Amino acid sequence: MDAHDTEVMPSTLIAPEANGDGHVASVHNLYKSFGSFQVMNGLSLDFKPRAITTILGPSGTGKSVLLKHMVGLLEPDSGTVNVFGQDIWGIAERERAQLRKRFGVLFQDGALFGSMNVYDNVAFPLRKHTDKSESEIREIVTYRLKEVGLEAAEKKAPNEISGGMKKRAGFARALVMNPEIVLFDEPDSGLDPVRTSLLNDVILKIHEEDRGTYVVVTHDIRTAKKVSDYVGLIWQGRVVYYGPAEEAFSSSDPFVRQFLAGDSVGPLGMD
Ligand SMILES: Nc1ncnc2c1ncn2[C@@H]1O[C@H](COP(=O)(O)OP(=O)(O)OP(=O)(O)O)[C@@H](O)[C@H]1O
Repeated sequence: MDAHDTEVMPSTLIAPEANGDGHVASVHNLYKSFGSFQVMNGLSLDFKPRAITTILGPSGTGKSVLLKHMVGLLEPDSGTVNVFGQDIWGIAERERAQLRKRFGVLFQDGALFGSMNVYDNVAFPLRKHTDKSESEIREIVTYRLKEVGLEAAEKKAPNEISGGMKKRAGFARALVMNPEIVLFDEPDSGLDPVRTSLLNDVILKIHEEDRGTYVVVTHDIRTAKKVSDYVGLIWQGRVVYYGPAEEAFSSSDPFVRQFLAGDSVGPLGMD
């Protein structure tokens, strides 16, 4: 068990070790291709500690691929990924695995195990990665389920709960290891506007308590407007705009204006 595992509640969140430049996570000049298809094309971005950064961009532009690089699931062809002051591809896989435990990831569909009920899904990382007792695990899981409003659903199977509940269960599971960085891959996909808004409220409330570094990939402008401290716009594997949210939403930058307006005319093409 590492030091991180010994700390549980948000009030005891460990201060993230920043990179030398004060950022807890940054990617620099990232290039990645799959076969002849160049997905990352010199992408650089610094993520502000304890802030919510939203990554916007057209479909297929490399947003999920960026998240996978950050958590060390994809290795760049060139460029660097720094988290917690370490170049994650300059260390051994064993050390990378340790770093991964300091991330929480909410996948698009919640990625719940169909054979386990909600409680066991949320308890899974604690049982796998820590030597906590079942009573300690119950305390943490109950706390997190309550936080996302699912305490009454703990015995339900994933196929017995709604899409919004699955996302919230996935969020609770992403939080149980008390992560310093939480990555959200389209938390709002497949949700109606009201459920999207409710999920965003939960994200904001928990961020307010935990003060983790959150990175949210979304297509939904309302989500971006509601939760972002900073906004990055990605196109063709590069950052074409980055700035504080209040500036982004009033920006005259042609990429941002086109994306926010959903306009077919502008610098963002179909490719
Ligand atoms: N493991 C892989 N092998 C081959 N191609 C891949 C792989 N992962 C991603 N790609 C391709 O890289 C491109 C970018 O994918 P990515 O999932 O990052 O897009 P995205 O911006 O998240 O899109 P969306 O908003 O539609 O989810 C896509 O064309 C995708 O097909």
